[in-house]
Amino acid sequence: MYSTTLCLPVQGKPAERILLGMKKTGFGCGKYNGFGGKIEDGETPAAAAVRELAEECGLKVQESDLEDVGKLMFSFPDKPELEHDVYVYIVRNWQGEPEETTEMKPVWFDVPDIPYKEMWADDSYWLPAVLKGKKVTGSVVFSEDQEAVDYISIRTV
Ligand SMILES: CNc1ncnc2c1ncn2[C@@H]1O[C@H](COP(=O)(O)OP(=O)(O)OP(=O)(O)O)[C@@H](O)[C@H]1O
Repeated sequence: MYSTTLCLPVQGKPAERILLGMKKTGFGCGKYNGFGGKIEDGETPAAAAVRELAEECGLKVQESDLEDVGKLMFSFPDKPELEHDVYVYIVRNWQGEPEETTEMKPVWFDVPDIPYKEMWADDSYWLPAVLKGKKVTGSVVFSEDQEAVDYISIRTV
């Protein structure tokens, strides 16, 4: 079990546009997602979120720019080593311009055009609520192909 962060840069409140990245390597390769990754030993979730956002798309934020919008747990009964949780943040203020990196190609989407079919299957269950200003907590169990959602429980606050 490991912990990760996921940062979602948005414009507008409620959100009108979102920056997603096409992941080019590793877990989730070929999918659009927010920016984030594993929290390192001794690192806080907020520090990891700031670091990963800069590493993956070049946007610089302060920890005070992170809006905590929830926590989710992902489990994969057929691959227990993939089990992880994710601290999800929205950011509305940053410095710099999105740039393509070896890990991610950033693309802006209008919220009605978010490409859910090219994203993790859980995203369509909770991202719309987050973009409307809600906080989410919950857990997702993936099927044996690690792609489809077998069970999902999301609570919005
Ligand atoms: C299963 N359903 C999922 N739905 C939505 N988002 C998911 C996710 N599963 C993982 N994520 C996110 O994907 C990012 C990369 O994670 P991950 O590849 O593990 O991290 P990191 O970049 O450090 O490692 P690699 O160098 O690629 O191995 C990280 O933000 C993580 O929260």
